[in-house]
Amino acid sequence: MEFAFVIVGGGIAGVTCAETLAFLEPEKSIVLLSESSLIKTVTNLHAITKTLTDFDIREMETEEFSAKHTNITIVHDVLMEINDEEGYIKTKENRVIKYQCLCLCMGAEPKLIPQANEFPQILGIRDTDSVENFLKKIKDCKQLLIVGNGGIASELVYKIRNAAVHWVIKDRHIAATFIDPGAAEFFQPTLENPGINDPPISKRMRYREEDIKKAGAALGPDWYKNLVINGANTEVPSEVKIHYMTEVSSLHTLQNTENSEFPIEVILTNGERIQCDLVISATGVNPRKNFVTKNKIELSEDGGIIVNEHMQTNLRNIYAAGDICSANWPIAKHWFQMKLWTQARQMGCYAAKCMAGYLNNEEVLQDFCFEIFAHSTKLFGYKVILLGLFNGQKLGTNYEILLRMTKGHEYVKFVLENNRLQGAVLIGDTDLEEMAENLILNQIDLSPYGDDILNPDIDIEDYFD
Ligand SMILES: Cc1cc2nc3c(=O)[nH]c(=O)nc-3n(C[C@H](O)[C@H](O)[C@H](O)COP(=O)(O)OP(=O)(O)OC[C@H]3O[C@@H](n4cnc5c(N)ncnc54)[C@H](O)[C@@H]3O)c2cc1C
Ligand SMILES: NC(=O)C1=CN([C@@H]2O[C@H](COP(=O)(O)OP(=O)(O)OC[C@H]3O[C@@H](n4cnc5c(N)ncnc54)[C@H](OP(=O)(O)O)[C@@H]3O)[C@@H](O)[C@H]2O)C=CC1
Repeated sequence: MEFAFVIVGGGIAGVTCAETLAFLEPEKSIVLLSESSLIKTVTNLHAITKTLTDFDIREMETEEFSAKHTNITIVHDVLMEINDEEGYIKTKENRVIKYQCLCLCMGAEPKLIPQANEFPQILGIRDTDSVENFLKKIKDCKQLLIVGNGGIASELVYKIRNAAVHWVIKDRHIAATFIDPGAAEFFQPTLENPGINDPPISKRMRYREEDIKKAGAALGPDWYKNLVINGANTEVPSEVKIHYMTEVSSLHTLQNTENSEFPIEVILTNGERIQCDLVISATGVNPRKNFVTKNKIELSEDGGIIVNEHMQTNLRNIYAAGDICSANWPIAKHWFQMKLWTQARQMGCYAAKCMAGYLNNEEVLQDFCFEIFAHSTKLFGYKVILLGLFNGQKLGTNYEILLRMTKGHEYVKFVLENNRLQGAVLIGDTDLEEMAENLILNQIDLSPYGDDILNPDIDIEDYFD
């Protein structure tokens, strides 16, 4: 078998790459090698601003996807080996597939705390399989521990009911991957009254048994929205105790003789001991490295495959996109990489353009989306928009902050350097995203406007008309 383009991975990066190629190169042959029988596609794509989008994820059956894209052949198999000198891959089922261009989109896997090797009570969450496992285990759980202070932990502490939750974080404030201490304080009341901002659950998410076994791609935005995540302690509707500035030091199993109703005890670095049924390790991801190459593929310090400004790896005609790769080009001031849906989609799409450009000998300019970091999400039931250097990343200590906050309603933070906007955190329905994005991209001197920039009684956009 020989194809113009071979894309490995049925997650958002791989599928977007294949779909973009199918559009750009309708005459060329494309293979999408996917472990899973479900294909993750983006639907209801909505441009909020020039660089901010939101979208839903739909899991499509192979037949439906193939009917839509007739020049994409889907192969359900697993990549094992790449011969980058002769331009072919070998799969688990001994297929040999020749390529002109290959794009690696195999994503990442949960980076669990080290004790996970010994204790089956420690779980990570990545795909539908892992969620089903978690839902099964939490049903009998009265007390659990969540380690980590990023996206998954923030979602879970807000969602879990009927179990006492101990949230163990390294930092002085919650959700530190995304927000600053001020925003954390804004969110704090939602933990005392979780779910107040949520619409009622309309249905429980369901997967067919045979699909679950083959899933593998990361879950997407709102994965938990329609899930009921209930433990076994009906006396505790919802209870979150936060353990600040500490980590898991060790774990041990409890014997029946120790007169405990819990199977394990966790000891924290601050000396506290917590007995529980389950530990969720929401402690980030490691890029996948489950294949071999003839020549050495260059990896970054965090294990990601290094790609240049054309999404090319160091190996000839091999590209990479999404969670598996590490951007290694002269990065624009207001952009940085985070392992997110948004960036997986953007990279998949851009890698497709680069590969098509390469085969057609056409120059491809870097996509505009890499000019500014832009992420739209939901945290603790609130709409959250993060733009540019929203936490003062890269700015050292040389920046100012302008804040506007109405408890329970909105939190707006502007990060300025030399009176020019570098980043913004917009929580709630602020309607400021377009203005903030323009101000970051244009780098207008804001000193003439002073604090009016965030004065809610002044329509700041009039200034710029
Ligand atoms: C619980 C959870 C919630 C999240 N929520 C959000 C959110 O709200 N917003 C957001 O922006 N991001 C979110 N993310 C992050 C986002 O899901 C990921 O950044 C994104 O899905 C990465 O896409 P990907 O295509 O690079 O990788 P993946 O989705 O991991 O897909 C990789 C695919 O490659 C396949 N594969 C792996 N190895 C091989 C092989 N050797 N051969 C063949 N196939 C292989 C896998 O089975 C998988 O299908 C969340 C992640 C998780 C886990
Ligand atoms: N709404 C959204 O956009 C969401 C995005 N996601 C994405 O999904 C992926 C997985 O999510 P998640 O696992 O939450 O990863 P994140 O990278 O978001 O967060 C990981 C957290 O765990 C901490 N951590 C790392 N190692 C340890 C350790 N040994 N002990 C204690 N804490 C530790 C990190 O701290 P430090 O940074 O200091 O190392 C960080 O606070 C991420 O790419 C995330 O961005 C997930 C859910 C929602």
